[in-house]
Order: sequence, then C-alpha cells, then structure tokens
Amino acid sequence: MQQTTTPPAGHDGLRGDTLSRSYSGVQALTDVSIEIPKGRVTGLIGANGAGKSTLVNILTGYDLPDSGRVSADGDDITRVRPERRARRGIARTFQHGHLFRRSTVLENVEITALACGGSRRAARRLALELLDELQLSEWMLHDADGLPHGVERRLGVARALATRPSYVLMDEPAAGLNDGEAEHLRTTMRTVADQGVGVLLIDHNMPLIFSSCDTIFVLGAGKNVLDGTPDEVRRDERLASSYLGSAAQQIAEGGLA
Ligand SMILES: Nc1ncnc2c1ncn2[C@@H]1O[C@H](COP(=O)(O)OP(=O)(O)OP(=O)(O)O)[C@@H](O)[C@H]1O
Repeated sequence: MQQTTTPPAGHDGLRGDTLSRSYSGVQALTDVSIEIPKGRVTGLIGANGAGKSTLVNILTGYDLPDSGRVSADGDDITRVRPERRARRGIARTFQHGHLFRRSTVLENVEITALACGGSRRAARRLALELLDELQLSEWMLHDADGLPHGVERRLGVARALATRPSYVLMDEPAAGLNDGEAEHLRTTMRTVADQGVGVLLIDHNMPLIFSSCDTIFVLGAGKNVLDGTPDEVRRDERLASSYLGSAAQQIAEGGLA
C-alpha cells in the first residue's frame, strides 16, 4: 500500500505536488500531493477543516499555493486562471451557489454548455440529456433561486458536466441528497469516469465515498495522512484517528459499505 503519496513526476492526470497554503497564520495545507487520473473516481476525505476545499480551490485556480505545483496532463498550470483551466477541461462544483439565480434550471445547464462552444441546438440537447441523467427533468422550468438543497447540488453537477470536462472536481455533491439520490449520483459518477473523465469526489458521506472510489486520499490537519484503495484505507487505523467524534465512531464501527 502507498503511504502518504508523492505521485511520480511526468504522469498524465490532474496532479497537485507538495502544495502548501497558509491564511494569515492558519496553515491550511502543508506539502499535500494528490493525483486524479482520467477514467477513475478518486475520493478526498478528511475531518472539517482538514484542507479539502483549499486543495480543490488550488487545483481549479480559485486560489494559489504558497509553494508546490499543479499540473494537468504534464503541463504546469499552477498559475493559470480558473477560466483558462475550465477551457482546458477542468470543471468543478461548489459547496454553495455559483448558479445563474434568475435563470431556470434548464437555462443554467444550457448557457454553460453554449459557453463551451457548439450550436444552440447541441447545447439544448446536451442540457436535456444531463437533466435526465441527474434526475432534474421535472425541475427544468424552475428558477435556480430557492431550489431545495439536493436539487441545487445536482444542478451544480449537471453544469460542471455541461462543460464536457476532462476532469470534474465535486465538492460535497451529495450533501442534502437522500439515499436513493446519492446512489444515483454514484452511478452517474461511474458513468462519467467510464467515459474517460477524471472524477474527484469530496464528501462526508462515507458509504458513498467507499462504494464509489477507486482510490481515496485522506487529509488530516492539512497534510496527507494516507491513500489507497477503499479496502486499504478502510483497514488503516490512521483513518479513524484522523477524524474526531461521531465520524470516527462511524468509521470505527465499520459503517463503510
Ligand atoms: N480564506 C480563508 N481565510 C482564512 N482561513 C481559511 C480560509 N480558507 C480556509 N481557511 C482555513 O484553512 C483550514 C482548511 O479549510 P478548508 O475549508 O480547506 O477545510 P475542509 O477540509 O474543506 O473543511 P470542511 O469539510 O468543513 O469543508 C481551516 O482551518 C480553515 O478555517
């Protein structure tokens, strides 16, 4: 099993190598490395404040590291702006918002698809396909403002996929989803990965993470704790010890389907 990975250089995939970031005295990340290969679902877990969102922000260009490197398919993109990263196929969802609130659910996906090129007709077709895939068709004429939480999360995923990404980074996409919806999201992520897309899944839903991911990275207090297959990570005592309270209890009791 790999321990506290520093992935080898020169690999394809979206990679962060020895990334560090501090915010006015708070060390959010220290020498963190991660690799998101195409065609795989990679999980990123860790207790609240472990640095997961900071890492996603740095991988997608919404934040800059103090040191370390981000690369996509071998190219250094550490200082490339988010819009340019999106154009080279790196998409993300957000924990909150970032929707066109005055537009309908359908328009939100369609506008995003259109902005990434192609005809209006193709954008409409892709948007309808994605709404169907994400079980959002019944919501398509609703305004994006005031959607139930779970619907808003799924709309975020649909918009990210509308960019036809090579990599999609999902920051807590299952928050607010019921078990059936989370299971459907799991199937969607697998379908997307099988099409050759590199998927990063961050979530506190441990059964979802452990049943969805090919590889899981665990962060603790801004550092790599361990990584490996779900079986390897599940069996490693450092998993539970990197969590506190009820999440550690859930892990210790083996609630990782
Ligand atoms: N813009 C910021 N300014 C100051 N501190 C920040 C900022 N962003 C993150 N931090 C701090 O960095 C640390 C890591 O935060 P981060 O949001 O990346 O963790 P997380 O693992 O995503 O947590 P959660 O699971 O609660 O979303 C925390 O201590 C947080 O308070």
